[in-house]
Amino acid sequence: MAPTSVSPPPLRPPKANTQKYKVALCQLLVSPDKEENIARARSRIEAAADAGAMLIVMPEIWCCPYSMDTLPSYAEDIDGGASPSISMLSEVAAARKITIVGGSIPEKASGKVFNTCCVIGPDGHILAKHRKLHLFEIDIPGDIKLKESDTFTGGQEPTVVDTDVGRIGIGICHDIRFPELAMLYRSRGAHLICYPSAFNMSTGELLWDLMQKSRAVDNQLFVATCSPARDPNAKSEYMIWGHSSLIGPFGEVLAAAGHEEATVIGEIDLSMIPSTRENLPLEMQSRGDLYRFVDVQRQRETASNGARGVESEYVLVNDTVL
Ligand SMILES: NC(=O)CC(=O)C(=O)O
Repeated sequence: MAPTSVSPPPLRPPKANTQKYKVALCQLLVSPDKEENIARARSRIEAAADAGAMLIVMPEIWCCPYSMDTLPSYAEDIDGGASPSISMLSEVAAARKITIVGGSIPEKASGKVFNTCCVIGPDGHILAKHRKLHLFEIDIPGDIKLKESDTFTGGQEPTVVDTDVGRIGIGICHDIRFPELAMLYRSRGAHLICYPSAFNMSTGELLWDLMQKSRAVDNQLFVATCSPARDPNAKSEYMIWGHSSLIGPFGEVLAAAGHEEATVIGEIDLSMIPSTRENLPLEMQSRGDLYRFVDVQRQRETASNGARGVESEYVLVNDTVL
């Protein structure tokens, strides 16, 4: 029986229904008018589906401006079925038979506001809901100051979801700064991590490319980011960086936008994951005798299910529990 004091071993990515497909990153220009944003998003998604995209990724906070003062007034009750933004995504996903990683919108629930991403399948149903785990906080005197926790409550669960286009891990923007979350998704067999984001001018230039490539290369999987477009005329002090991108498992840039409104389409070929891992066998070389990654949630589940009951689900690496 696997000891419960260590993490269950990593899962191999499962076989996806589709091995090669187009993914569209819809870098939307966002205005204070929610109806306008929803209509704009709909037509961008429809155009991307017409161009052959099977997966659409939307930006962080696309139904209203990313402004802490006004965000709560745009919040929608997703579980209560009062969410025009998510209803639109469900309608389009079902009409076009596509998968949508729905960026994020302010969600109201239990008297709180969350920064929430819904993943929607080709039948229009919500497959998963991710609430931003790490809330962004920055204070660079004379430059930028922002504290998301004054507005949002943080989520409690990492999100990995099986879709028609593979197993996807979800993070929202600042979540990308925590390599442990990406490692956890890799160890749960994700092919792709999607980070709907809204980086700003101060952090964007220095860190945006670096972090998405790092998450992809460290974990040898695909990373997709999608940001709102920069609006040079916006009254907000928070200027969006843009540059939505698709990164491959070797850190290669497969598609990238500039800062203006655009839909960029890239191709994901899932066979690149095993080939990269064969070419550069990091997992085999990992020194589990010196350091250890612990997925607390899976460890707890393993303990409560009884390790033997779930063991068959795990693929042992070199017959050892790492
Ligand atoms: N919205 C964010 O979480 C912003 C962020 O992380 C940044 O660096 O900018």
